[in-house]
Amino acid sequence: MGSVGKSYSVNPKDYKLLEEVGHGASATVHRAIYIPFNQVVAVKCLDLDRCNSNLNGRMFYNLKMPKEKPKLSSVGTSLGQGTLHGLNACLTSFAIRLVHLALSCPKSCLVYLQLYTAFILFLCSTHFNCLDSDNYSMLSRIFLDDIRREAQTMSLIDHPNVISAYCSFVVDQNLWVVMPFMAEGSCLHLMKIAYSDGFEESAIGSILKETLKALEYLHQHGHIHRDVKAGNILLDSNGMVKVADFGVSACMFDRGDRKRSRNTFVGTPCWMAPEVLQPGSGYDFKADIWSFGITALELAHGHAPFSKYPPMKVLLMTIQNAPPGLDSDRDKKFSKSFKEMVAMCLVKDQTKRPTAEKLLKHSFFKQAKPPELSVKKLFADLPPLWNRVEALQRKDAAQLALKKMPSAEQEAISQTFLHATPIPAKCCTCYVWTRLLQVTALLEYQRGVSAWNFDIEDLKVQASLVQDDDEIQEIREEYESMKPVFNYKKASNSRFSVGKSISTNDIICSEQTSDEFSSAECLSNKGKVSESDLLESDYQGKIDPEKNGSRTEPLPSTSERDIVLAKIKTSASKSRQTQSGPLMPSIVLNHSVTERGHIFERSDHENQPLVEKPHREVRKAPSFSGPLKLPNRASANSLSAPIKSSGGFRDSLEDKSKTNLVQIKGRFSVTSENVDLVKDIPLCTVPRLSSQGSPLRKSASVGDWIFESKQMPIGQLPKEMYNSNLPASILMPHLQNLFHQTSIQQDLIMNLLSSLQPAELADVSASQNGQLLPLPHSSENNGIVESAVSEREHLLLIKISELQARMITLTSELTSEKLKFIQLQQQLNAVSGREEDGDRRDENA
Ligand SMILES: Nc1ncnc2c1ncn2[C@@H]1O[C@H](COP(=O)(O)OP(=O)(O)OP(=O)(O)O)[C@@H](O)[C@H]1O
Repeated sequence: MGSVGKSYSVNPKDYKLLEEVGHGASATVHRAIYIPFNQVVAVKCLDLDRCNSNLNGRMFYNLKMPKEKPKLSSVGTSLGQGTLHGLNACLTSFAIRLVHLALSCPKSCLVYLQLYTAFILFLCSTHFNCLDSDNYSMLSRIFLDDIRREAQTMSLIDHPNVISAYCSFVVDQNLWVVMPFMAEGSCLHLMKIAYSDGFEESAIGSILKETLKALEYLHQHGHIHRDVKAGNILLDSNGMVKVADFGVSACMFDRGDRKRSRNTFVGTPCWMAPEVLQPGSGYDFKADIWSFGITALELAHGHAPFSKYPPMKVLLMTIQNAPPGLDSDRDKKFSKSFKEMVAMCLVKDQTKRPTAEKLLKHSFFKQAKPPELSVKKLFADLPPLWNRVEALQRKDAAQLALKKMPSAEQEAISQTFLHATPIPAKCCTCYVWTRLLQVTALLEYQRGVSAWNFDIEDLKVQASLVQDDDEIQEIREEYESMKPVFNYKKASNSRFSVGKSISTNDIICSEQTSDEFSSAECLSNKGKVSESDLLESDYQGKIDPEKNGSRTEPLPSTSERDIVLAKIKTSASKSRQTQSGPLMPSIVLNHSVTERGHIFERSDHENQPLVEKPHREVRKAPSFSGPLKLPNRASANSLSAPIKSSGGFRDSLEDKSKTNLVQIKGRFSVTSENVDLVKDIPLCTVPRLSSQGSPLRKSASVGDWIFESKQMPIGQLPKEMYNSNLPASILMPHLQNLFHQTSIQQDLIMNLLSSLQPAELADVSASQNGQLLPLPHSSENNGIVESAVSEREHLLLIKISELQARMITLTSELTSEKLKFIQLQQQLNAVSGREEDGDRRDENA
């Protein structure tokens, strides 16, 4: 390991960690000084504990979910989270030791891993009898496989366009990978900061050529990168290009067979080749060529094709649609040879795609300039990388705070999940589904909640929109087409069935995505300044209740809705024509264009220094590596989400069909309470609550209910509540209140679930959100009626399953709140006991 002639120490004390310069799904990257050489390096810190515990507990748990009847162990132990966490702890320490060993002798890594796997299998077979062969093979892959692969690959690499590791070692629970510092960060970063519409062709040509050289090298050495994208192409201050992130790379020599094809489902949705998405077909190096083509489009437009769609849809579109490409009309500024090169990469038949070696001979690359000429100028006027990162973090923090999300989900979203996070190498179909559900749920969250729309009126208009037939049809088609693609098994009665996963989260097709988000909000080319403060003030202007008038403004008239609906249709149809082109502004963005204008205008006038105190607390929230926890609040924003309004909960169940209970219509799930809440919360209080671990931080699934309580509106929380070292006497009443509310909510959900019959649900849904298909009334159409009814039933079952899933989450949260409550009560008792003792002593004295 190490660069030529130098050897790097594995003593963490020899490294001085400086600013954070990036973070991904599994790691945080810091600029650092290697003290013995006084050299700037990058240190990637992977939290093994976090990765592993995320994988273990959740994967086991999730893996068992699709099974109709999980078998229990012979000793009667269910595969509960508690048991698993115990197991996790044991496995984690064992794993860390193994990684340690493996790193000191990378070539023997495989042997250690096999040992480790054997240990896990032994452990599982002794403790549980509920693992079938699928899960066994899954288990053998889960543990630290990604990390091992990444460290191993990086340490063996030696090519100027591929980032290599100087060394890596374990520090506490972290794996530190020391590597060259790439002073300009990733291409994605750069686009987010200053080139939201993409780079010019000469820069693209140089970047792509260097990237292709890296791929050629990797492929020749038997590796598929599997996650080629702008976020993984790093730039140095002299324009040097290096491909990074081998977290999901695969070795084609695994079994000594060079020709072996892969079947694992790996990548980041927008960049994944069709053959990777289709089980059984097998794929090889050519999958990277597809991703490379997508990356070319990403660099050209500032975002990947299909990036405005939810992941499920992206996967489907990749499989079903014609490949994206550069359009001869729309992309006039690009040369014919560039368009041709992209078209060669984006051929669905992998056998017809060129190899990296052949592609390098294409005229587009022959005429590419050296990167020091074309790439270097891209960042000539930009501030240092860490200041840019800080600015982006502040922007993320402000956006996320506005949308009042739990911190873990904020973190996930701030990473622009769809565009930044690969799906790890797991092969089990149920895993894929679970993962897709999670990915989709997160995106749903992004689209529904963190969308760039602060206009209350817009939200209300959207909330009142009834989904049109086209969309319903689209959803149905999507739903139907997923079945064959992923070998879908109809299991409508199983609570966590695959089918439910789909429609639970993918049912909304929002026009608004993170890409729009980032492109709309990223710093202007001219200004290159931090925007978060402007954003804040802009937002505050909008959320001021006085400025916004009454809290419960009436919804727009039907004619207004029609106009908006028409706009949506136009926008949607346009966007369908421009799959790889610049994002079409959604209806929301159309509405908000004035506001955006203000922001950009102001950013020109009010250039602010980038060096400000970083909002580290936001990014310090745990991120998701490996499978994600099912984001509860995400589902709260899906069409089928139950219940958002505290008013609705407080009302009798008979009122459940009224709009104050659920108002989830059109593309967003918005209630009038939701809107009011936004007005009520002073912006400055939100990040403090969500990021500093306040005892009253929103729970994942209870979310807004806590704050909606009239007894304790957030704006009126006592100041001390923000302090994490609260005395129990202050905390207790609030905690009791929280506990009380949670119990009530749980009871209400239970009641609601038991009292709702499918027929009632159908009526409610039909009258409220228009999600279900209208039934034909003609007696001649009995067949159609029947099939429509069964579809309605199916959709309703899906909704019910989601309610049940949320109830489970609520229950577990309630349990943990109860535990906390009990602990605090004990503390309080102890304190008051001590006080009494003291009093008695005083009296005696
Ligand atoms: N050597 C480096 N020099 C400078 N910045 C870097 C370096 N390595 C990584 N980064 C920055 O850190 C970010 C995250 O790094 P990386 O992609 O390796 O993490 P990850 O957790 O594996 O990400 P992903 O979510 O794509 O899996 C990169 O997008 C890049 O901006």
